[in-house]
Amino acid sequence: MGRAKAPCALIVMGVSGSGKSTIAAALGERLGWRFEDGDSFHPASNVEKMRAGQPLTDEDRWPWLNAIADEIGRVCSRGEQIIIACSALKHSYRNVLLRGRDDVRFIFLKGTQELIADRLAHRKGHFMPSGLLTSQFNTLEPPEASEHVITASIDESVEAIVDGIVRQLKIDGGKSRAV
Ligand SMILES: Nc1ncnc2c1ncn2[C@@H]1O[C@H](COP(=O)(O)OP(=O)(O)O)[C@@H](O)[C@H]1O
Ligand SMILES: O=C(O)[C@H](O)[C@@H](O)[C@H](O)[C@H](O)COP(=O)(O)O
Repeated sequence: MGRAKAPCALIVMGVSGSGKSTIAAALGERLGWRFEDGDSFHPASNVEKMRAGQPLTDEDRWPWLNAIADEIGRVCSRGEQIIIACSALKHSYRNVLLRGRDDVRFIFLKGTQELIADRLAHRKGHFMPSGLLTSQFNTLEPPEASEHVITASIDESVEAIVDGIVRQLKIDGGKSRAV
């Protein structure tokens, strides 16, 4: 089943360490779309909280999600495209990001806690402590089919994951044919 409109924004979602930034950046390169990391929309207080090992609450997350939704609105109204990496863990968070738009699509990066913990143990230079991974999984509400999500398994190479996503999006060189 297709959506009414070609997407102007793709949101690559999943728990910390699932590969959002890596896949979203590679997908941006492939499609020629601008990539933005959702982490850069967090207020400093959120980053400090996570750095200190505390999970964010819904109240911490609303302003962050709204700032990302504002950016999507700006980009789409200019007729441009964007790929954003954003955990978007709960259904209610995804609704805030969407604001009822039908030209935004989610790409869910799905993997086991074991694999992601292993990747986080090797990730360097990031504020997010791997100890928050259990809380991320506890908070995660995997998207349902009705959310028109593309789901990608993360136990493949970055290139293979991006290939699979592009095939499902039916986007070629930044031009969307049908979704
Ligand atoms: N498909 C993959 N195969 C191997 N390593 C990966 C893959 N995707 C991401 N990684 C690595 O896993 C770690 C977490 O990825 P990252 O993009 O930072 O995740 P997130 O943005 O979701 O927190 C990084 O060190 C990254 O290089
Ligand atoms: O909602 C949250 O709890 C955070 O946004 C979190 O999900 C996000 O993942 C962090 O910003 C860490 O950044 P990484 O996802 O890049 O590890």
